[in-house]
Amino acid sequence: MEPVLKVEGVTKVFKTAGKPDFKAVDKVDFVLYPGETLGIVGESGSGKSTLAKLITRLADVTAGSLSLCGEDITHAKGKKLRNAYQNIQMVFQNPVTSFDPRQTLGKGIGESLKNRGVSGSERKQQVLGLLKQCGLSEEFYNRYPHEVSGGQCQRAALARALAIEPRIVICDEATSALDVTVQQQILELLQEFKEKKKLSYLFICHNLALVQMFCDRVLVMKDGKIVEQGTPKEIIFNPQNAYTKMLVESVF
Ligand SMILES: Nc1ncnc2c1ncn2[C@@H]1O[C@H](COP(=O)(O)OP(=O)(O)OP(=O)(O)O)[C@@H](O)[C@H]1O
Repeated sequence: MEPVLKVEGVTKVFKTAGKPDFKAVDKVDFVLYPGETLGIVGESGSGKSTLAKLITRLADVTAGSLSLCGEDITHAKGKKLRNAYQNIQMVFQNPVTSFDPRQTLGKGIGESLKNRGVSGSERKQQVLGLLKQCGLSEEFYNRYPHEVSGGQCQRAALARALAIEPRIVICDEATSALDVTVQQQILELLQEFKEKKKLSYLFICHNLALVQMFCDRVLVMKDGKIVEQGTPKEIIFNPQNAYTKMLVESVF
């Protein structure tokens, strides 16, 4: 099976005046297959979010290459980059701040459809359909981000991510700010979409218990490097690397 995402030797060095260069991501290699959920775990500062930013091209790699659906996007710009963005979407930890506070959820979710030239009435119908799929009634269309709960806002963020029918959704601590029951509901929704829409997920998460429940495979990151990878069962019950062992012991 062809991977939807191929990350090869990806490295990011931050240069700050007056300070030594800092390697936040160091020669990372992995592939993501269609319909797969790949967890990325590691302590704070291990480079998980930087890696996500490189993959979504919010930051440029210092070295290495990125291939999305068979196409090299390492240095993609302009139209090629916009096309790549149609295959990949992100859902962040804090859904409220990920929406423009001056825009209704309906407008925010419809933004990418508007950019694709979908007309006003058609766009509204599609957004209402997306809200429904994410368990939100029509009334949420006209609500502002500060007028809904964190869980409802995360459902809306998911609707926005799904609007352009991506192949990959990167969830960066997407359920971390939610309480346990709401977290469970969002995970169930993600699982439902994974099956229905054949999505692949990169699931960046601190919580190994969630990773165990939700992921097919896990990468463990430390100091910008992948130190171990395997199924959640392998990582949790038979960790090989000393750092992974410590990570597991600190949770279970
Ligand atoms: N723009 C930047 N300039 C300099 N250093 C940066 C920059 N962005 C991130 N870093 C550093 O790179 C390292 C990795 O950060 P990153 O946010 O990727 O970690 P993380 O694993 O996602 O952490 P967390 O789980 O806390 O979100 C950190 O030491 C961070 O301070």
